[in-house]
Amino acid sequence: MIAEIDGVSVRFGDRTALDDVSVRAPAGTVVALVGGDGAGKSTLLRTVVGELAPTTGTVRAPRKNHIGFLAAGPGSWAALTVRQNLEFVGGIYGLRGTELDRRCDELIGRAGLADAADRTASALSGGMRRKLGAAMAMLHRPELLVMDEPSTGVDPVSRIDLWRMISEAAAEGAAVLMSTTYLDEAERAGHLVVLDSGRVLTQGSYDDVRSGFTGVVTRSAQPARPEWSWRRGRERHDYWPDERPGGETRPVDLEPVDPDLEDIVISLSLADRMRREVTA
Ligand SMILES: Nc1ncnc2c1ncn2[C@@H]1O[C@H](COP(=O)(O)OP(=O)(O)OP(=O)(O)O)[C@@H](O)[C@H]1O
Repeated sequence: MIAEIDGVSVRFGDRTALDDVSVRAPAGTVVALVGGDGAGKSTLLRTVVGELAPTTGTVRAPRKNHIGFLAAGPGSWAALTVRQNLEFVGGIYGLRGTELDRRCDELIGRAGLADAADRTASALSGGMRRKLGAAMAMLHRPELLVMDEPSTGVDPVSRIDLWRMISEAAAEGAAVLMSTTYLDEAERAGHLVVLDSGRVLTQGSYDDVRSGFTGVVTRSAQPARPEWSWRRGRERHDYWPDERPGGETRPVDLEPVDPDLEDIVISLSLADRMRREVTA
């Protein structure tokens, strides 16, 4: 196991950002953290890389120089060119000469930045800059690659480049721990961790998460119960947990759907919030 987070809680004053979270990141696997704003994704990643200390629980991770970290934000130096950014980071990790040149060329190619290699980072689009940040984080072939929302704000085509870079880093043996708000992308990860309000609602492979999901999701033109409903394209989806709060039964004319990850994450978050409101 490359990294192990065991029973970790992180508190900022009286706010609990992580509550008894356990996650493992094995070599060769992409672990994707998903969850809404404030779920605790960044806090978990920052705890794994040692930027934050857990209030309770333990974190076991490789030493700093065997970790690559793409934090939220641009992740590169604006005044340096693409190649200079990569060469600078490579130098910090002791790469030199042809080895460094070869690795920079390889990652510039994978990131689709060959035509922009001599442009300063400040002159890149947001998506190109994110790909450069990802390339910088993985340049030294870290054992553990930690990325905070690498694809947020990146266009769909560049997201394909980014995802390829991430998959290749995992295929070369890295444990990848990343957060994402794109659930279609998260479905491709080997292991998913669904967070809400600092707690793990479910985790496992996409198949595990799907088979562990209980209750029914339905579709309709109008929400059946507004507090259990959300918009999907032109229609509304409603969640009907097995334990029915208020004892309502599902109207028979509502059509069940095969829930995808977005349905599952929203359903579990709604059920968890309702449960907490009831017990508060
Ligand atoms: N330095 C801090 N001081 C106080 N509270 C914090 C601090 N950092 C995070 N929090 C709180 O901890 C909770 C989790 O935040 P975190 O940034 O980890 O969430 P997130 O899932 O990454 O969401 P987002 O995508 O919006 O950043 C939030 O309620 C946030 O306000």
